[in-house]
Amino acid sequence: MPYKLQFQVYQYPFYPPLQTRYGIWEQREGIILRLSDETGRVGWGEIAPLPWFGSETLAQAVEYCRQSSTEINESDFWAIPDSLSACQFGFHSAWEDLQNPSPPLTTPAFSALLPAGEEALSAWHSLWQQGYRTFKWKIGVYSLEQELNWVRQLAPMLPQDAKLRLDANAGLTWEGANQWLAVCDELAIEFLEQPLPVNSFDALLALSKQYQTPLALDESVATLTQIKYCYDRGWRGIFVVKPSIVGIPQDLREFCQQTQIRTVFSSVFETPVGRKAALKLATELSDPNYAIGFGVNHWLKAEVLPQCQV
Ligand SMILES: O=C(O)CCC(=O)c1ccccc1C(=O)O
Ligand SMILES: [Mg+2]
Repeated sequence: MPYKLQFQVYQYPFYPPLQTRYGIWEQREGIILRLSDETGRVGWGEIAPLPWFGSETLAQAVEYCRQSSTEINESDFWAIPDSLSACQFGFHSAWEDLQNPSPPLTTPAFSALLPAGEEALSAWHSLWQQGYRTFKWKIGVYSLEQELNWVRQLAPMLPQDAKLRLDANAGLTWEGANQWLAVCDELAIEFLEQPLPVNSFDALLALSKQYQTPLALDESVATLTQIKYCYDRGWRGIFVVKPSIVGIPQDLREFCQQTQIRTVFSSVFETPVGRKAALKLATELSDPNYAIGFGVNHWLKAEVLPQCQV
């Protein structure tokens, strides 16, 4: 039975703009998909590319949607190339939603994304009051000296049962990573995400064996193809999974079940459409010992989110 495809490109601003090692990110752009079948069932999906992480660009995703026929079949969902991993996720999640639209029952706890730099020293407090117990702070944004100084203030001021994880977004040198990890061990940091660039796999593996603080790969494992590559080369630390760019959800389920990898699921600032699909997968597959990185809604204003009406 064929499905009817409709899609709409969206964009919305962050409030405030988001600062990471890659610079300032002002707005999110993506595509909302709507599938329907002849019996009247409807499924929603979202393509939320993250090109600097290695997914396709928005333009490539739009091109793929445009050249798709408005009548598509199940076999088309499986034929989306691995180079379009955000499209794979968007189409498959729309198709899964059409077949079974129920939301996840109980989602794991969320980690709240703090602002980079000194602002984190005050920003955690209202997030704590909102109920967050795990916080993530971006590093590699300011100088090493400044950031080490701030983290030595931040970690001890958090309540006893709070956890703090750090994300370097591939921005440290070998020496910098060693300096950071020595401090992470001292401060009992929950884990350090992607200290070194994607092309430094051997160095990342070596680092992961030298310190108590666990390491998580993120940029290195943006897609399922990359997850498999790093697993085959011996990575047994944490894999950050960003469902929206990982590829086909069913393939990820099968890989996780076969290998029992340790995963921490993470948002890419999807709209509620992509978020629902990502949370469903996170509820099924994320390691229960770690909060998932979906505490990001304080960076968005509900009023500007796109309405799901294609
Ligand atoms: O995972 C989280 O805790 C929050 C989301 C996050 O940090 C993120 C969001 C968009 C793009 C990249 C990243 C990242 O983990 O590097
Ligand atoms: Mg990260």
